[in-house]
Amino acid sequence: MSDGKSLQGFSQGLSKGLGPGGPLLSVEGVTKHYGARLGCADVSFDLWPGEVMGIVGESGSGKSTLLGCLSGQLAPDAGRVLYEMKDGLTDTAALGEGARRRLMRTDWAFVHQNPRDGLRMGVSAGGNVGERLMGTGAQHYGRIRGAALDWLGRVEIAADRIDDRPSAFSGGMQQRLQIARTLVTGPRLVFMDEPTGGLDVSVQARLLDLLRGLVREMGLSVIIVTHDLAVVRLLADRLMVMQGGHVVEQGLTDQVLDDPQHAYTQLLVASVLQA
Ligand SMILES: Nc1ncnc2c1ncn2[C@@H]1O[C@H](COP(=O)(O)OP(=O)(O)OP(=O)(O)O)[C@@H](O)[C@H]1O
Repeated sequence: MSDGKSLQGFSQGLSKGLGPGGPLLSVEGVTKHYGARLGCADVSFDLWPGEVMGIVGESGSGKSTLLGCLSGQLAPDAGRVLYEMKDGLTDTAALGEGARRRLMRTDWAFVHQNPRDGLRMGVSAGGNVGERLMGTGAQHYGRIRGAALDWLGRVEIAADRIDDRPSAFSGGMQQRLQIARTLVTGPRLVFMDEPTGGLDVSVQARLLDLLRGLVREMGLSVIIVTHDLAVVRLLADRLMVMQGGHVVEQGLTDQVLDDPQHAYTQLLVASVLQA
């Protein structure tokens, strides 16, 4: 069965039919265990087009598990992740393999904490960006190279580095290249896992600035996991705070950070203020 057919039959059966104007992603009761250990429990929220949702919490609170479940890399034990497709909100778990791969190549993107997980280290910088475009059907060499050059410029990598391999780049440059590779296809939804983690503070600040500009300019919807409250303060419209696999507080970022209600959030905010 072709991707198109499997998608069509699938969404006829499963879509909620909310159509345009509704959420881009709807998460319902997502729960994941590793044997007896809880990863995340009963997480529900809607993500709206153009919205940036931050997920914060200390190490082991379940952020990566939740991000894995949302992005289709982990199968939840319970709950559903619905994504707005042609025929309405569609259960991503029921997508055929081909349709899921196509979604990951076009509409969705993932920025990994370690750029090596998102780049092909043996391929040139231009090749890394062009390759993702080719995955969406682009074939014209001149146009692909032009788009790669354009994107290198947008992430502040000099044009004369286009034929260099990422292994010759600094950590910050590698992360910017990963972002170029991720965004060149114009995704609607971007998952980010600690995108500024492991970088020097000054490099982080520059990267955050760049990310903020691109997110706003492209009107991206983003789900970003971080343990760094400064990152969500700058990027996220809304915030979810996780502890022990549970969402203990959620709301508008400024509201949550300026007037935290849950004792754990109060502790998180206080620990940053003391640092
Ligand atoms: N592959 C796995 N096998 C067993 N337990 C796991 C596995 N991955 C995560 N866990 C457990 O699930 C819980 C949530 O972990 P998770 O990695 O999602 O937290 P996190 O908030 O992303 O942490 P970090 O910030 O350190 O990445 C933890 O108790 C962790 O030990």
